[in-house]
Amino acid sequence: MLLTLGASFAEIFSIGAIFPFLAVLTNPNKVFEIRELDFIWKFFRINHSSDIFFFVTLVFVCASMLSGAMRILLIYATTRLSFGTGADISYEIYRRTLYQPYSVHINRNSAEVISGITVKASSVVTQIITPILTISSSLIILILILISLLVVDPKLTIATFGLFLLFYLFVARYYRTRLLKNGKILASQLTIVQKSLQEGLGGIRDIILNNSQKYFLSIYRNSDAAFRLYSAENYYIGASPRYVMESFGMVALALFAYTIGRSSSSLNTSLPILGSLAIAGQRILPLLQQSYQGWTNIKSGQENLRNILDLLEQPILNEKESFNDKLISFNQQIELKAVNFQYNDSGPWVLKDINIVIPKGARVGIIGKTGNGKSTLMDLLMGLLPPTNGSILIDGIEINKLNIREWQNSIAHVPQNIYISDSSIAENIAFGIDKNMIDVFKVKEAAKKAKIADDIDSLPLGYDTRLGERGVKFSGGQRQRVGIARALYRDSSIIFLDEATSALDMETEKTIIDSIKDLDRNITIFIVAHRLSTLEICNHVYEINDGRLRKKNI
Ligand SMILES: Nc1ncnc2c1ncn2[C@@H]1O[C@H](COP(=O)(O)OP(=O)(O)OP(=O)(O)O)[C@@H](O)[C@H]1O
Repeated sequence: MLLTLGASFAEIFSIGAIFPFLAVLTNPNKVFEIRELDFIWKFFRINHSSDIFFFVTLVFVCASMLSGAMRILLIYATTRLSFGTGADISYEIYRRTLYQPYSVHINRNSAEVISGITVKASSVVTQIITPILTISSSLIILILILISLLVVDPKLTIATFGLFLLFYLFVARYYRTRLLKNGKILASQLTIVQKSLQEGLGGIRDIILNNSQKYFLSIYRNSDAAFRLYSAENYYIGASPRYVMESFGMVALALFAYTIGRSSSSLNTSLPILGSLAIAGQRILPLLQQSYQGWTNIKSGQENLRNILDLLEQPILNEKESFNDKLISFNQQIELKAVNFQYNDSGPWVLKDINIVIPKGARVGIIGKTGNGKSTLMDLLMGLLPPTNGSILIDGIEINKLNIREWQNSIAHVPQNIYISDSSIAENIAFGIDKNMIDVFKVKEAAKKAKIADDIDSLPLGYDTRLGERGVKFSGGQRQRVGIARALYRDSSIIFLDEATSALDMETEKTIIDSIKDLDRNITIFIVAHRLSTLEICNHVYEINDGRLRKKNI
């Protein structure tokens, strides 16, 4: 704000300096006749008209340079502020997104959030925050210039400025609805562009095999071309009035000069006014244009802003609250009491009336046909999904929003498709831990128990080998064993293996299962498998059939 005011005054000063500058240029001696200015000439010891000329030129040069410097400073400060805010916005969206419960993630497309975090958050900066700052500084400068011009020539100022303003107001009213409509299309197309890229690159193997590049390219082209077309139209609406106004301004100036030329007043008295007006016009027009273009940006970015606000309003549990004191301690048993689950109100019941008690240290096997609810049951036990009705109790205490963090801290999960990041093997085993904080000894121990240590040792870079995006440089079975090593590294007291060994050959599966069997008897293990042989080490085996759980004797 202070900078804006400073820049505004510097601007006025530089415009104000034109008037004496042109007056001295046309009639230097006349300046000495102005009694009020005597003290200046005395202070600087100026006696001759040639000295005055030099003095006024110097003042003019200084004023112009000061004005330029202030504006550079202003633009530096406003861009730093707006882009800094953009960084805060995208971080906050990402933070809130990561803290959303699993049920929120499975019910929406990640493209929505990714486009929000990346492009839309930046658009809010360029389309909303920067324009608001620009409009406010432009308006302050504009008002101050207008005040100083009103002193020079009120009638002419009101007439020309009034015309300029009316023109912009008319254009703004005309384009308002179009800008809003285009803005809505832009926001939705952006999500589709992101989605089509994710889907295309995510399914690249099938795309190559099916030769379906053209299909994915056409989805991309349709949404991307629409996005760019509407962006271009909104940019055109914002930028084009400037050229109409510039032509108008020149015509007005020519008419004014023509009128002066025809009238009896001398050019010497009119030239300073003409010069001041020309320069002021040259400053006023860009300011009006900047304000108008800022307004068009705000209008077309309104839908983006709405999307961003929705993402920023995602509720998150107070982190302090979620890390509450020890509310759950697992020493005896896990109990599922009359648990039922459906993914959504209108969907089928995936789990029906589940009642089981699992003692600590048990090896629990779950089998069942595909699609019968095994993974869903695991997600409920891990607290990723809440039961639709019924409850899950740990030593008699129900899992709820406040104690869930504590429960999940003691869990390790090895899914069917293990997620591998494009970092070193050591980082993948000690997943989510800063590189410098990794306990290398523990990593190697975990790798040994997961029967992957020999494979890693045979690599030239050993534990520093990078695994490529989604672990492409490792086989499915090797990735799975990295996943098991990851679970063991965490020292978890409950391990969930969700078809974790299904990608392995029988022999490797057997060695891994044997090593799992040898794990500490305090560790509780859940194993979901298709093959009964995998569940040999289990002392509790359940079969899930059409959402119902039945104890099975093996
Ligand atoms: N996010 C979801 N939204 C709606 N329905 C779902 C969702 N995830 C799974 N389902 C449905 O819930 C049922 C159980 O799925 P689940 O993945 O638990 O089965 P599963 O026994 O683990 O299968 P598989 O052996 O093939 O992994 C299926 O009918 C499936 O279509």
